[in-house]
Amino acid sequence: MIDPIHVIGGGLAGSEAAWQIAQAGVPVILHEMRPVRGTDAHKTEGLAELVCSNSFRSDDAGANAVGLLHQEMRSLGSLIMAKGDAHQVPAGGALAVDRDGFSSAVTAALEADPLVTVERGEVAGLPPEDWTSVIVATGPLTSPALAEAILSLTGEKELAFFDAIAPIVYRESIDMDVAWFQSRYDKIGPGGNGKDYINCPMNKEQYEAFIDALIAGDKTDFKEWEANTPYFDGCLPIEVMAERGRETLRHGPMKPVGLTDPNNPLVKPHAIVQLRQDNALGTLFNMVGFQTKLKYGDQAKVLRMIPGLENAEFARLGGLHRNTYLNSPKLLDPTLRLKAMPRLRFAGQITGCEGYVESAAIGLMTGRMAAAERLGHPVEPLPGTTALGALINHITGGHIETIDEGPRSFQPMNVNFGLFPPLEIAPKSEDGKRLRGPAKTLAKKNALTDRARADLAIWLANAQMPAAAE
Ligand SMILES: Cc1cc2nc3c(=O)[nH]c(=O)nc-3n(C[C@H](O)[C@H](O)[C@H](O)COP(=O)(O)OP(=O)(O)OC[C@H]3O[C@@H](n4cnc5c(N)ncnc54)[C@H](O)[C@@H]3O)c2cc1C
Repeated sequence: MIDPIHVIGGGLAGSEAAWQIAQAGVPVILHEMRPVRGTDAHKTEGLAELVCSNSFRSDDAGANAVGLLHQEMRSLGSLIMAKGDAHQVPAGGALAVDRDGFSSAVTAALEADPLVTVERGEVAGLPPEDWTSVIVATGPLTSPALAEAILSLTGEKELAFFDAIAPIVYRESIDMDVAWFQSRYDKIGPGGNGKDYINCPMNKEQYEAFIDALIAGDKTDFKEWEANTPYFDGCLPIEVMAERGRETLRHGPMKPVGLTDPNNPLVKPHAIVQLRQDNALGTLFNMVGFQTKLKYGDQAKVLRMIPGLENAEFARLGGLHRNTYLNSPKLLDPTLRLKAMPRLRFAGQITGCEGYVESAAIGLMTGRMAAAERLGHPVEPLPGTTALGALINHITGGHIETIDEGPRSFQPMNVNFGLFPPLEIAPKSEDGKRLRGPAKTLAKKNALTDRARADLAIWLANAQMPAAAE
């Protein structure tokens, strides 16, 4: 008799993890606290409830990172994708689902599986020691008692209850004819080279127009249960800073000191926006100190007023939400085990990914890893060129920890092409010419997804764990 694996949380990640474990032939006990205890966002007792939108986003596996993730999950026998496909509603190029039909189907499939036991009730502390393999998938609204227990293992600084997200920009969309690399006062610091930041200069006129736009911009409201969101020091939204005084930003994240614009070395910029490398691949840069609650449409418009960012493409826009998530790059090993207590694995949004699909994807891989370990199979790492591998790599190590003061730098992120290793050879047109503009962008995306499919196929052919049957 194989000892069961315990999964805590029957959301997107936990449901997928439990399914994968059972498909591998390992018994699993899925602990879901609803309806015994609710959360501030869930409304039903169904497993895999979608708490807000009913969209799994783009289903384009050729040119969209989340579409590729859908495809990879399908090829690994994902329950969430199978039931999402079965309960699809019309939504153009996106995969949107009938939320009740989807959740009921996931619940029924798990309840009908002889290897799955669904236990309703809160796990209100550290799992008992005889639970030798546990997946914690309790999501952004993890119950306070369990969150406290996790905190006792991680330390206060490594488990966040809110995210304060600064926008993240694709490096290649920054105009380096305007912006330049330089660290403030050319400081080398530990691990730097004196040219670690990208700087975008503003003259007085541009700064004043930017402040006006920030103040006028449409902001998102907190939900009632988020109203106590702490604006902790070093983490104020930029529009709140702008409202406190027109010069506040110039003395804060936009201070123009210790930097020289190589295009205009004799004139000191009135203000400077800095961007800092966000991932080891160097493809993503985050806007330092630019956490914001501006609505997405206005946010992109206002940020593109910054010289050098006129054509910026955002891997993620800023936000501030109630969220429970770990400083995973520091705390988790490459197979998502807590280094301080390896019998605990983490999955879903609590690992610092973002979104229904990404949460389910991490649940899928965590379930397979836990089952492989239970069966004595090696836990094969996924190639970082796949969407699943890129996401796991980001969570477990791809993000670069920074030494700056202020909020912790690891922030939740959707899957995006910035997490993939760049292509070794730039794609060319059929007649061998260099591509430009949208044709170049599309060809790159196609080449990245082709590479991912090829690498996943090789991995699957060598994997000891089968692509689970549907
Ligand atoms: C208000 C809100 C709106 C969102 N809107 C969107 C959106 O529109 N699109 C999108 O892609 N993502 C959205 N998200 C993010 C979304 O929550 C996650 O992407 C996804 O649901 C996370 O999956 P998960 O499995 O990690 O957590 P969840 O799906 O939240 O599942 C966690 C489960 O764990 C249970 N649980 C918690 N603590 C315990 C415990 N101690 N014992 C037992 N069970 C426990 C909960 O009841 C829950 O069922 C939203 C999040 C929030 C909070």
